Amino acid sequence: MSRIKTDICIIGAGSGGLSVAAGAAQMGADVVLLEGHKMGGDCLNYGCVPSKSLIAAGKRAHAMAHTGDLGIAPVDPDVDFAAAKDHVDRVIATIAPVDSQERFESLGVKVIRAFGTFISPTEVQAGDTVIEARRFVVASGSSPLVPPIDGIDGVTVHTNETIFDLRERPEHLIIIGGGPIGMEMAQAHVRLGCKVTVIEGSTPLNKDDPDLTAVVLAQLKSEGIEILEQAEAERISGEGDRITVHTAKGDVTGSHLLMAVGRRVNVGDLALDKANVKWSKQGVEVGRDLRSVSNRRVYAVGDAAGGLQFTHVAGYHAGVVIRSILFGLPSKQRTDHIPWVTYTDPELAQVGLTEAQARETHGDKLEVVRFHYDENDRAIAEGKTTGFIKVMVVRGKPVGASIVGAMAGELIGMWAMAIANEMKMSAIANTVLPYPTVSEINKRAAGAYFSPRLFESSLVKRVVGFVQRVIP
Ligand SMILES: Cc1cc2nc3c(=O)[nH]c(=O)nc-3n(C[C@H](O)[C@H](O)[C@H](O)COP(=O)(O)OP(=O)(O)OC[C@H]3O[C@@H](n4cnc5c(N)ncnc54)[C@H](O)[C@@H]3O)c2cc1C
Ligand SMILES: NC(=O)c1ccc[n+]([C@@H]2O[C@H](COP(=O)([O-])OP(=O)(O)OC[C@H]3O[C@@H](n4cnc5c(N)ncnc54)[C@H](O)[C@@H]3O)[C@@H](O)[C@H]2O)c1
Repeated sequence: MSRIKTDICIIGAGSGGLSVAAGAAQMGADVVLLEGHKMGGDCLNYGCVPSKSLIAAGKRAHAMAHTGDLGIAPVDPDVDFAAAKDHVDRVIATIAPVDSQERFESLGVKVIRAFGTFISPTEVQAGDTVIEARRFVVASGSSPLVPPIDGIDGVTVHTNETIFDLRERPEHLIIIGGGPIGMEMAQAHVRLGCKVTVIEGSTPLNKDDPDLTAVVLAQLKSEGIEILEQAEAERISGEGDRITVHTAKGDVTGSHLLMAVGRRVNVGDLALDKANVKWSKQGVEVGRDLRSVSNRRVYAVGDAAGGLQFTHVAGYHAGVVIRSILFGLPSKQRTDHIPWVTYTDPELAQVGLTEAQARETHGDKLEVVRFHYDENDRAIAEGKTTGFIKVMVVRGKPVGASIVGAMAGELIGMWAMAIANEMKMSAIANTVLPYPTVSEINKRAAGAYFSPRLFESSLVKRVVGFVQRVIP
């Protein structure tokens, strides 16, 4: 058994762990990074990157068949499902060097390719090495949750860890779970020529505003995706390529099954009790400073920290803990300014409070302004007029924004900046944006906030009338 003493030991080389390692090592800390599986974690290998690559293939196929009224004849795309998967693999391979062991070693990080477990409050063992560190960062992420549904052991169940390896096109893909994974994968697969049924136990995409998800769901259904709502998967039967999922709303038989019912946080195998670190199924118990409530040497970032499960959140957490560990400065996470995007077509984007949350929090002080894509000149030119933005405003400041439509994920950035920096609606309204761009939707939404104040105000009219009379 060898021993290493270090400043920081990071457990997990996914989005969160890699961001902490890169930042800390480049600022002079001694860093040991443990990874028991693939460098890059879920996002690179089984999550964001492959899903967005497959979505891109589906989007291209859909565009060929749906050329709209632009004067181009639609064609029936000849989809080579295995070749679409080659595209997915190439994208992963192109990005992988950024997350690689070699790159991190070149930054001065000691990378150990083994699973780590705590053996005391100050030590972790990984393979035959014991690492004693001043600070630990648990960045062990999450894994697909596969619930013990009756009959599940009798059939092949795909998760996000296996679905991207499937090279033959599923004839009929059944997806259990209508969250972001389920809906993104449903649309990618239907566009690549599969029949798709989504079985959702409550309401699909239920973390977003229902006014907006209705637009996405209408599009998904129009593309042929069958969505069973309030239909919990109660039993599974079948064998080979005939799998039946039994629900109170009826049975669905298909050729392949994808489980997308949420995540299980990877905390159970870390022996956290030996380090006096409190944890639950949701993750390591941390305060807003992302430090364990029971062992101040231990921090948690990303999915392991038990909050929002996004790559950009893991990256944000890394900044919070680096500030604390490296500089000893007080550092706390916020969650009110975190955006997220579901990459369906149309995209669904959110930052801050939804309308319902804002109404509950701010009551009568809330004003909601809207603007529709079909009034945006660029969207009209592109034939992408489906969608709208809602901005929740309290005392002149945005507290939330919800967007459904083309490039919603790009548009939400401006509102994320405004909320993060407590900017006023006037900051958006005063910004001159290039014409014609879809981003003008943001400015027009801000304009919608000021229009009634300017155009429907008798005071403004009286002032203008007075000025016109007195100034020669
Ligand atoms: C299909 C899918 C699509 C997604 N799409 C998006 C998206 O578009 N945008 C977005 O923001 N988020 C997306 N996410 C979520 C995103 O992937 C996660 O939030 C993100 O990967 C979390 O990063 P992490 O560092 O916390 O954990 P992970 O990326 O899961 O990394 C944890 C790493 O720790 C390792 N590990 C675990 N235990 C140990 C141990 N004991 N010792 C050593 N190593 C260990 C694991 O092997 C893994 O490599 C998606 C997720 C999925 C499943
Ligand atoms: N674009 C993105 O940023 C993106 C994409 C994919 C995933 N993610 C992240 O990954 C997380 C996990 O995604 P997810 O979609 O797996 O989880 P989720 O928790 O968001 O959705 C799972 C859905 O499955 C349903 N469900 C649970 N048990 C069921 C059953 N027995 N039968 C039928 N339905 C059932 C739930 O009601 C829920 O709607 C997300 O919350 C998100 O943080 C992000």
